[in-house]
Amino acid sequence: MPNLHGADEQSSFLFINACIIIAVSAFIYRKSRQIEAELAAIPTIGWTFPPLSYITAIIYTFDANRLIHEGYVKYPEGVYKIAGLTGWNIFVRDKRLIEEMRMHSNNELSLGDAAIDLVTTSHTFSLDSDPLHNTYKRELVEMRLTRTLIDLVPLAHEEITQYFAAQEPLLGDNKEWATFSPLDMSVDITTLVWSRVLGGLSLSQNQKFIASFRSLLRITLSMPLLARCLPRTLVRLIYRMLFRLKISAHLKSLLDGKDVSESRSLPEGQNICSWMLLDEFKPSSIDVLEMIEVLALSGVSSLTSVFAEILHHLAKHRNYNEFLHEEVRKITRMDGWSRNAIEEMSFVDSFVKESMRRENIRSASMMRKVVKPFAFSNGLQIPVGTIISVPSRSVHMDPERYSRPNDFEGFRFVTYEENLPTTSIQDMLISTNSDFFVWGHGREACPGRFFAATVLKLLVAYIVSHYDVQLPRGKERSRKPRWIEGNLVSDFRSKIMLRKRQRH
Ligand code: HEM
Repeated sequence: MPNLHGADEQSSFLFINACIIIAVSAFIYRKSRQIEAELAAIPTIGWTFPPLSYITAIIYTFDANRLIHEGYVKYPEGVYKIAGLTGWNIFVRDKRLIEEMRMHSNNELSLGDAAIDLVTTSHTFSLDSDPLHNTYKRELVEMRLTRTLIDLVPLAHEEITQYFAAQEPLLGDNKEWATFSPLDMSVDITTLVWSRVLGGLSLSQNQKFIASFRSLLRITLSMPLLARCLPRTLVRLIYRMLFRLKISAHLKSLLDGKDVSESRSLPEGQNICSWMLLDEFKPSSIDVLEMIEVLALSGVSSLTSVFAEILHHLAKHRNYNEFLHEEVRKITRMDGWSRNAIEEMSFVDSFVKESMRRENIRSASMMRKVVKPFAFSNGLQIPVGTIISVPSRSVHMDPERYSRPNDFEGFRFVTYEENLPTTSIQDMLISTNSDFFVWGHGREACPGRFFAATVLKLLVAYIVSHYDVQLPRGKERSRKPRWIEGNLVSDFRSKIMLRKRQRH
């Protein structure tokens, strides 16, 4: 006899599930219509209403630059929106409105909350938006790391020297060119420099840690792709597990405080782990680990992809190398490889800044989630939960802000005073303003930019002093970067060539 009782149970189970699905869909539909109604005053690029807006969202995933730029050109005076897979992306291009965004506090427009939503933007990817952690993280990077740069530059120089010493079999004393992946080179060098800054010599010489961190950095750089294939929460979870598995074991002796007290009085003691462990704030080992994890994600991955892009520019625009070499030679002869020397290098500063302007690693900057009701002074209301940002890539390519923006002009930011090259404060690599957004802008602007800019300049200065760089023959035009949701996907296949510097 058929089990009627079981069939009844099954159909009521199906009925309840169907009701839940209908209720959730109705809620999502009502909510999205409500948000659309609230955003109706903002013009749209692509389709506005579902299901067609999902087509725009899919196009946006792979071709965000084009859509964002279309809005930038079409709505020169204001704000526009584009549908994304997880909600509306609102772009603000008007300088006055950007200033208003800049002036608002983190309690109203939050970078931390935007970062949690946008896990693909690895540079701002935070694992929590706890204000205490955020303040501490900023203090650690902006104040302590920046203040110690004077000690860190020689240590970073040592790590870079050791990296290239290990490449001697390839870059021996001959005229042969050796081929490298700029991204692999960048991953290897930033891993070494960052490990030294993070935990001192013992960490940068710990081969197991170096191998683990390197592989983690590669995963982080593939994050935009991963986050597109898997749900974001899952990506975050996988990443956290991998981090704990790969990294924490190697940091054990540091976190136990053994290496810290021994080296406290040496310049070697100037490292991030020591600062945290000896801090009055007394963070637990888990706190320290979390902070290291966030910094690796929020800064080191950006540093790595930017350096790979700069290497590509050094190879592509090799006519600059001789000028750069000359500047570095003159300055280091006087000041050695010191922080002062790095600061004096105006041509190097400008070259790095132009590379970052020309080859943005992402389309938008100053991403902020509206966490309290927010209105611009022109009356435009932005609902809570919406993410707003600045279309930075388009700003950097705007002919009204930069003459011949498509051209790479390595010394664009250098001016001359009494025939000597210099850079105005506003044009310096570390400056943020409403024409230059690679570091974000305002109170939340990247706190690691002083460190990052110094390391990038040091790397360029080192390379032009020791090596000639060029693109492999026939590859000058073939590079086609891939983008996911406005984030550059790092390309491990791209190549450059180096050889020991020949006398020119
Ligand atoms: C070339 C390399 C880098 C680039 C292009 C970059 C860019 C950025 C940008 C655009 C932001 C958001 C700012 C805003 O929206 O106003 C940011 C935030 C941040 N950056 Fe960087 N950054 C770099 C390197 C670093 C480094 C090396 C560190 C650490 C040592 C670092 C630490 C941070 C932190 C802690 C935040 C705040 C993140 C948060 O609150 O969640 N950055 N960075």
